[in-house]
Amino acid sequence: MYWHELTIHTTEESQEMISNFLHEAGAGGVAIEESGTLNKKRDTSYGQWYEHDLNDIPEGQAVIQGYFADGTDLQAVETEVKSRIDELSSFHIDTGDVKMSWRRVHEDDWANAWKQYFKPIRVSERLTIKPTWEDYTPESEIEKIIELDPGMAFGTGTHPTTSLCLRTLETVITGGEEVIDVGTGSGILAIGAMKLGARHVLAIDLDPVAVASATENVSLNGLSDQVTVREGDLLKIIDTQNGDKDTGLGVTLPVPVVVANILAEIIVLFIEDVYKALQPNGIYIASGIYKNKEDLVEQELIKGGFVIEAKHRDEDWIAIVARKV
Ligand SMILES: C[S@@+](CC[C@H](N)C(=O)[O-])C[C@H]1O[C@@H](n2cnc3c(N)ncnc32)[C@H](O)[C@@H]1O
Repeated sequence: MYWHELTIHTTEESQEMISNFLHEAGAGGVAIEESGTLNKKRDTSYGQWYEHDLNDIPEGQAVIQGYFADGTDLQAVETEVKSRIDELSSFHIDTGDVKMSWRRVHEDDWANAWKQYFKPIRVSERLTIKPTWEDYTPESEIEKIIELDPGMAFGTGTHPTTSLCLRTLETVITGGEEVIDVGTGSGILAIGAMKLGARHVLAIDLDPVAVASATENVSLNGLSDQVTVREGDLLKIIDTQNGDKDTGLGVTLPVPVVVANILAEIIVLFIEDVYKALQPNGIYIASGIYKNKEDLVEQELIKGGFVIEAKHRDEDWIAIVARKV
């Protein structure tokens, strides 16, 4: 079987959004080639893999490939993706000098090819992400395994924002917390929070593909009773307006922890709702923040009634730990 590969050259900043557009345009798979800073040394201390040499891709740039089945209206896909990329500028997202090109490829070239690169990743001392098709034996008693088949949803842990967020969760979860994970993707953060000792996680995503993937991964980890996955836009599926109450979705408001690994432009849209959903002194982990949006998110969080407790970085991405006061 043949597929059509759409390659898009863009910026590191807009890679997540554009890969979402490809999914939404019907791609049967999306690959993001690693981007970063020229000559930067990468952390391989936990055996992380990197498919491409950073020096192949200019600083701040990314290459995204979407795969479309034979018979797809390629012109319609290209027009839709182009117009959505153009819209990003209204969010002040720099997409750079976008270049698009098509190539016809044999299925074997890509369908499972990426799996050979997705190996167990030791994110931290306590968390390891293990692809379901790989064998892996934990190296220590405290090491917890996140079983994952990301399929088409975002969140393999190879993206810096995901591993950064997992490491940040590790500094926040002490045991017994109820957590809301906004933009759950593959469900990786929800599963990570549970492995770290949370009591229950409500995992929300706008994208039905993500909801299906998260549901499957939650089940693979035997956590279907402890993680509730729901399709929804930000926090709109819960009523944050009134005080204490059972949401009927496994968590009771207000909760002690909310985590969101979404782009900065989206993070700032629902700070008020997160504030209402959190207990006094509750923690909001806001991640997915590219370095040039750090000040914006920080100021909006402070304006929204939070104090900044900590900031964690990985490559050019930042996770902010904010406490409700
Ligand atoms: C960068 S991915 C993060 C996935 C995963 N949590 C991780 O850390 O790897 C962002 C996710 O947010 C979801 N998303 C984007 N906008 C959203 C919204 N308004 N409401 C809920 N989810 C949203 C996307 O569908 C995507 O799955």
